[in-house]
Amino acid sequence: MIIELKKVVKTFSRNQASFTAIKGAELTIDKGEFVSIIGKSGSGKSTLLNMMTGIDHPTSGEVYILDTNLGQMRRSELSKWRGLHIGIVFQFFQLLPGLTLLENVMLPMDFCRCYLRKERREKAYQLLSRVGLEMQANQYPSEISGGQQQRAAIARALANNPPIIVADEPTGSLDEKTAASVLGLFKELVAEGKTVVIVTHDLSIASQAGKKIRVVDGEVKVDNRVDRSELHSMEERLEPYA
Ligand SMILES: Nc1ncnc2c1ncn2[C@@H]1O[C@H](COP(=O)(O)OP(=O)(O)OP(=O)(O)O)[C@@H](O)[C@H]1O
Repeated sequence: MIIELKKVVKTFSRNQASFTAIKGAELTIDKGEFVSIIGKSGSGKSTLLNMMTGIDHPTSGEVYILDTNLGQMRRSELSKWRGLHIGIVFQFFQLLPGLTLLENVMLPMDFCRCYLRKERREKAYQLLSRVGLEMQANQYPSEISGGQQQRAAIARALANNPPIIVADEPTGSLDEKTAASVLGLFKELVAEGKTVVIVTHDLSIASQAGKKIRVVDGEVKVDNRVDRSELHSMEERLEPYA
């Protein structure tokens, strides 16, 4: 098991009232699993992801990643630990506009200092070429398409070779064809043994995950009952992009 949540509760204060966004989540994810998280807007998906990455702490309960209890780490320790163990991909890529793609991919390596300085550039090139962007390495994010930016963001998430990749709506701002190619990249990573967790509104993407998690009003349920018929028609739709 690579990720474990035990009785995780997250409560926010709102206008002097409290609101429980995650209600006692119990969850285990194994190494090499491809996991999707679905749920309506406001159901608690991003909050759950933030608990799973240590970006935010639960109000109560425990989160273990690779046998490390995140609640026992100091914030400063945690951000370095996260940089080494979890690669994060966002809907709107969040590449730094003033840096080239190569420099963007080098950033997490610079932050964690896990490779020698001279190795970082070479590794960043390798990662960009892995996602098909070697020719764009010296371009700026504004000079390339959304799909290319997301590929660069995935290369950046892979910079420190983390065992876990977490993505919040990674295809939400991409067209269907580009989304399918980004999904293909995630599948390759799973085939290589990485654990990939994706929050998505897209049922066709969710249905392809080995473990499907549904969040309903803060209740977290493992839900592998995507109908076969539903799945079949989705596969048909995706076939042209396979
Ligand atoms: N920092 C916060 N303070 C107060 N309430 C919050 C905070 N963060 C999230 N919430 C509330 O918790 C609930 C869950 O939010 P969350 O962003 O996790 O939902 P979501 O399922 O990711 O939604 P979406 O699909 O729209 O991104 C929402 O009602 C939201 O308003």
